[in-house]
Amino acid sequence: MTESHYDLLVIGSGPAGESAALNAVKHDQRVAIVEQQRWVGGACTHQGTVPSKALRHTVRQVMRFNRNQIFRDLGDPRTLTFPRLLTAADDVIKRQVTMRSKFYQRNRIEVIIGRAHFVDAHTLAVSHEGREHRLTADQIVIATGSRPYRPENIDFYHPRVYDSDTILKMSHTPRKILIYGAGVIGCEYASIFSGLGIKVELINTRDRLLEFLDDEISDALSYHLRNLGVMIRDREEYREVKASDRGVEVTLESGKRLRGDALLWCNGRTGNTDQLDLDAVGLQADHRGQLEVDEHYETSVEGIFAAGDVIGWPSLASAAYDQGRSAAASARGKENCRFVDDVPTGIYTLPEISSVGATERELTQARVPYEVGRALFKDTARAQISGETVGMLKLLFHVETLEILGIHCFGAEAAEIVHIGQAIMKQRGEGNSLRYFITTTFNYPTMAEAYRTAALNGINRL
Ligand SMILES: Cc1cc2nc3c(=O)[nH]c(=O)nc-3n(C[C@H](O)[C@H](O)[C@H](O)COP(=O)(O)OP(=O)(O)OC[C@H]3O[C@@H](n4cnc5c(N)ncnc54)[C@H](O)[C@@H]3O)c2cc1C
Ligand SMILES: NC(=O)c1ccc[n+]([C@@H]2O[C@H](COP(=O)([O-])OP(=O)(O)OC[C@H]3O[C@@H](n4cnc5c(N)ncnc54)[C@H](O)[C@@H]3O)[C@@H](O)[C@H]2O)c1
Repeated sequence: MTESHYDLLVIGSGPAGESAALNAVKHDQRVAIVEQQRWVGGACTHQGTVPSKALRHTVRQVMRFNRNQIFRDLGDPRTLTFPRLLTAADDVIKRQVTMRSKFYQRNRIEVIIGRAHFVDAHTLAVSHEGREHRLTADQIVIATGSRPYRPENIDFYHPRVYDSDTILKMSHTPRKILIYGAGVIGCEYASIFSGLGIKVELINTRDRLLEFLDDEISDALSYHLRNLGVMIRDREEYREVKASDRGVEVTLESGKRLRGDALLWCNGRTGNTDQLDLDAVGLQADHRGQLEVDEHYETSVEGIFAAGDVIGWPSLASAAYDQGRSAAASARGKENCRFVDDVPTGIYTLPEISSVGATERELTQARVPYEVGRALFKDTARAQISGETVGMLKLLFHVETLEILGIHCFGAEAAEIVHIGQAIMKQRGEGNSLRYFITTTFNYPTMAEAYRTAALNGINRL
């Protein structure tokens, strides 16, 4: 049995693992990353963020084509099959893998393919194709990510029952799809399928869609999904899922029976910790397979850190990159760590949604005196030119200090637009002020105009 020693070993090559490994190597540490899949990139590249965003982008292009009279004059409206759509994601995934593999190569980070489990707090056993070898390290970062949660009473091996991993292998185009779970994944896929012209029933276990959003934005999402033809069923729980050659039937606790050609299960994720032999180091995951860490991303075992989906909230690639970097930095000295707790929301539904800071509900509950400034995309020159007129930017600000407290946006490129305001919100003291948008000249026509309009709209209310 061979054995090699490293300063830092990282388990998992998703965003959290990649950034941990790169951070450590840039500080002259000897680093290896262990990945159980054949290719690096994690669920982020292969099953999560990247493929779903590539699918959505293509659907959006087809919708734009079909909407635009000039293109329509060139030919009939276009339709896409789901398998054809999937090829759009393949290209991006390949590029991502090539680029990420080069990061490791150039930085001399050893990529070890195999499944890692703990032997002790400084030793990992890695198994691959029936062989096992051991690696030792001063410190270890667990960045093993998450996978779809699968309740035991649903047959995920049935060819009509999918989760967000297996949907990427669906080889037919259903006429109607049932989506169970209206979290971020459910809402994003509801947009993709309805954009393709497929009938969608979206079963939501909660009172409204994406309850963590500002109410006005959540209402807008419900309205626009319904406008795309999505049937949203709020406050429903499943009792039974039956799949047969002819279709899938979901019986709800309310007694309703919903039928479709396929079911996409999108209700929750489980941390990938069950294969790690955590007992060997005295660690325990919670009932969702997640690990607890302190504000330095260290677990209860000294020298073992964790980052990304495996530690739970916010379970975003955006945060995972920063958490991984912070975990590796902490391993060299706690003072190097930045705890990631101010994460914007970027949701790639149709329309796109993005926000940062407090919602109206939160500010009201906290009795903060705030006012609202709004700008509708349809009133901006840029949106009129691009034809992307659905959307709104809403600024929440303190009535006395004019400090920006929350930014909520939906519509084309919302996830980009929100960053302009986020940069101002991050300024300290008087730097964070609504006045910035009134006293600064922006390019025209751009969506930054929406900030000026919203700021003036808000200030005029005072
Ligand atoms: C459909 C979908 C869409 C999403 N869209 C977005 C989005 O738009 N924006 C956003 O910010 N986030 C999005 N996310 C979330 C994002 O994908 C995750 O937050 C991110 O992938 C987490 O990164 P990670 O590094 O923690 O883990 P992962 O990307 O899950 O990578 C973990 C890696 O560890 C490996 N591994 C696990 N166990 C072992 C082991 N024992 N030995 C060796 N290797 C192991 C796995 O094979 C995997 O490659 C989406 C997720 C899904 C499912
Ligand atoms: N654009 C984006 O930012 C984006 C896109 C897609 C997914 N994501 C991330 O992916 C994650 C998963 O989203 P989702 O839509 O599947 O679900 P979700 O996180 O909204 O959860 C859905 C429901 O499942 C329950 N649940 C979650 N994990 C469970 C478990 N292991 N066991 C039992 N119940 C569980 C939750 O309590 C919740 O009621 C989110 O945390 C989200 O941040 C982000």
